[in-house]
Amino acid sequence: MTASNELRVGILGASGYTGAELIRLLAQHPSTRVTMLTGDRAAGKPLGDVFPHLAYLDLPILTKIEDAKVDECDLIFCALPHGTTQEVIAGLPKQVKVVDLSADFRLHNVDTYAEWYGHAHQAPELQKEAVYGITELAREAVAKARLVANPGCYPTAAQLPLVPLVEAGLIDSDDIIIDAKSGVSGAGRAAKEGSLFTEVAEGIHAYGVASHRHAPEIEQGLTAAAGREIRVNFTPHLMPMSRGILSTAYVKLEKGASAADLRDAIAKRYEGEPFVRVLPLGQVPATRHVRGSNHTLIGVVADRLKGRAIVISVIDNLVKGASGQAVQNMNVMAGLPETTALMQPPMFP
Ligand SMILES: NC(=O)C1=CN([C@@H]2O[C@H](COP(=O)(O)OP(=O)(O)OC[C@H]3O[C@@H](n4cnc5c(N)ncnc54)[C@H](OP(=O)(O)O)[C@@H]3O)[C@@H](O)[C@H]2O)C=CC1
Ligand SMILES: CC(=O)N[C@@H](CCC(=O)OP(=O)(O)O)C(=O)O
Repeated sequence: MTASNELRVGILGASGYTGAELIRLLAQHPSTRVTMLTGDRAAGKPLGDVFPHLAYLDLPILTKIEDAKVDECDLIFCALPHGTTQEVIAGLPKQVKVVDLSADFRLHNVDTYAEWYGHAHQAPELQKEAVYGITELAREAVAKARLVANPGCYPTAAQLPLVPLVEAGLIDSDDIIIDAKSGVSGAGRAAKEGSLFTEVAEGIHAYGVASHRHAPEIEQGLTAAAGREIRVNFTPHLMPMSRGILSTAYVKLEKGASAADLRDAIAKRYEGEPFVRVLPLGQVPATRHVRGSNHTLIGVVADRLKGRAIVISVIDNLVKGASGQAVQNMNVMAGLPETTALMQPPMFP
């Protein structure tokens, strides 16, 4: 913090979608000042040239990472593509706190990382100190962390309802099916054939079937909650919408448990949490109920099939699924009120 008690914040990868969303949120933060922004193709430009909706803000010019004044920051958000981040973070000054939005520090086991990401981990020593930060589930560790691995969007949506159920032993942990849908901004702003309007509009398709890298991330969290190895069936789908994730988990109830017990266990786990709300039994949430906000909405429905339940959760992939949770983690790391700059209500319709 500076003498004026402002947290000096830098953003690596500010010219991407999560970077823009960080700046939108930080614009309302009374205790931070953005002092450093980087881009790659956009280096040398004012951010307003890349994102006209942010042009009214007084912000530093985008630079290349090698020219970034990293030692003038108290905390850095790293919003770079996964695979590019480990060496960059390893090279940052040790006194700077880091929230990494990429997948580079999320998997505790570096062999699992290598298996799913196709290359050896470039900073295995640093991996040991990284804290996996679903804030509601790791608040104390996040508060003490220097490096927080901000969770993926699908893993946030899936784990928030499932961790309390696995912890409480209310569902059969060997029979979890997660069917999830995402808006296209989840793929980032860089041009890709699969993100073209003509490839996405007026249709829906599954991708990464039986092979998506978020499966091991979800399994890591559920395994820790269960205290034994958990495997899940996880299938993501791309939706013709810009933002939002809807995750539907099909679960088998343990003997004696009801859908109402599941609903109550999740509600109890998140009692008093400002960003997680559980709907009355039988009500279902929609992505439009959380759009633009840091909220998670969870609904539980008793299945028509005896002994089964359906658990639906929604988040905005760019907010609770990325930049909102990153700011929430920053607030906790800096000892600031956790909800600062994050209380904007969802945009509806
Ligand atoms: N989008 C989402 O919903 C979520 C994303 N994430 C993760 O957050 C990170 C950022 O995602 P997102 O903002 O969507 O991605 P974008 O593709 O929109 O942005 C990537 C940013 O990184 C910069 N960049 C790209 N390549 C390099 C490079 N080789 N060296 C330096 N800078 C580079 C880009 O600069 P420029 O554009 O100027 O070339 C841009 O600023 C990713 O790791 C992503 O997986 C996590 C959760 C959700
Ligand atoms: C729609 C879409 O493409 N989504 C991305 C996930 C975005 C995200 O949360 O994740 P990472 O930080 O792990 O990249 C994907 O499926 O790879």
